[in-house]
Amino acid sequence: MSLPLLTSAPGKVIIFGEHSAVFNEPAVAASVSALRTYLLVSAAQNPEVIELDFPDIGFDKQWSGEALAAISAGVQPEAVTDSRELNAELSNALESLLQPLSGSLHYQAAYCFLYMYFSLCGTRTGVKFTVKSSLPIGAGLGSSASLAVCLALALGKLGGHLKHGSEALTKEDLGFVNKWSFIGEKCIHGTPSGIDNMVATYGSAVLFQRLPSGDTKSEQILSFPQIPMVLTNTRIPRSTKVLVAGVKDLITRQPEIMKPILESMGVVASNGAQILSQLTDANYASLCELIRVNHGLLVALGVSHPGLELIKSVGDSMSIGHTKLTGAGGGGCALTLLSPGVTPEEVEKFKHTLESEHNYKTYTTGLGGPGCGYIAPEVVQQSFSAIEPLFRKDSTAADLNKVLLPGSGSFEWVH
Ligand SMILES: Nc1ncnc2c1ncn2[C@@H]1O[C@H](COP(=O)(O)OP(=O)(O)OP(=O)(O)O)[C@@H](O)[C@H]1O
Ligand SMILES: C[C@@](O)(CCO)CC(=O)[O-]
Ligand SMILES: [Mg+2]
Repeated sequence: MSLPLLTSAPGKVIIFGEHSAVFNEPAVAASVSALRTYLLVSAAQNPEVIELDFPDIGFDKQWSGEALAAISAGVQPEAVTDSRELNAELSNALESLLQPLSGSLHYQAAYCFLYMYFSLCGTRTGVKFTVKSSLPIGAGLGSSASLAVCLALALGKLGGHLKHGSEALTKEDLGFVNKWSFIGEKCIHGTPSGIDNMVATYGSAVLFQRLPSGDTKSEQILSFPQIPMVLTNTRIPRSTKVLVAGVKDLITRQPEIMKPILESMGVVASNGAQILSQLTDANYASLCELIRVNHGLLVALGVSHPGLELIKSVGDSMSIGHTKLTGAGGGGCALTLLSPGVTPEEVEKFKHTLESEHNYKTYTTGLGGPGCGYIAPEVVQQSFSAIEPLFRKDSTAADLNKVLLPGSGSFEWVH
């Protein structure tokens, strides 16, 4: 596969069922059309290394061909072809490269990259991977899954597992990306349900369920409505891995209490999906009620945060709508479903209060829209001098979207 390559995938909003999704309950999520991750794969200046340049998290790292070869010498090639569970042999072998990064955001990103790189491309050198995202990182909007999906698509092409040309992605291609991005998510947070990478792969909106067998069941919600909402980022950092582990621990300590809560969350998600597929003025109040109940159940799981409760409290006291944390919680983002009849001025006042008094950031983005995609290699080649500066540290989300956003940017994306 010749370079350069450019891939992209969206973030997501979980409407119902975060955390309970990990325990095989149904959940509903939609992609966020204007918040995406972009991956540029280009020739490295030094042909003897692979290089990661992840300016969003201040991470720039090179590994030599010898370091890669030493890892692969200890791992059986067939060990990495099982793409449902992480292979302990490969994970252990990678530890020598990852250990210096332990305890930082860099560790998770590097683990995800290296695991997928060894599995799909072996020890090839001379390649540089640069990632920029218009999503907030580690804030509940699926930044990790969108990164894993960008990598799965690019590495699938680079390693010769997916076609090299500029044909539309087939059902099989998307299945490959979904499967390998799930593995990438495993590196980042241990026991993902798979909902985030599924939405980042396929886009649109889904009713998703992980089954006890490890398979997943999903149904696209084709007529997903543009529900009026405000998305707010508290900017409080948190880690999905830590939060998911905390919930597991709570369930182990209090199974009789927590299991019914998870089941209840599953019913909220199934009923919510039904309402969303036929949303009317008449059933909108029920949707709002389910949002409120889902948040309450997440509070019981211990994954809210005073900073998230503040959004709910401001929204409730202004009678703006119904607020629920979204994603793993513990900080990060909440969504507020607006009440009928709320005026644009009232919404502005709500956003202004959160931004100016609490230094939060609010987002406006449509829901649904395309999943992963790539720009035809010859187009990336021709426009490389215009594209490459967008991947530098100082380029903003607005710069990225202006040029690269599928549908409205300067390039045609293949999906
Ligand atoms: N643009 C990026 N550049 C580099 N690393 C990234 C990027 N986006 C995500 N990551 C990796 O993903 C990690 C964040 O993943 P995490 O699952 O904790 O949060 P999230 O995916 O944003 O939220 P949630 O899982 O709740 O939706 C970061 O620590 C980093 O390792
Ligand atoms: C917390 C969680 O349910 C959603 C994170 O966006 C984890 C997962 O489903 O993988
Ligand atoms: Mg994540």
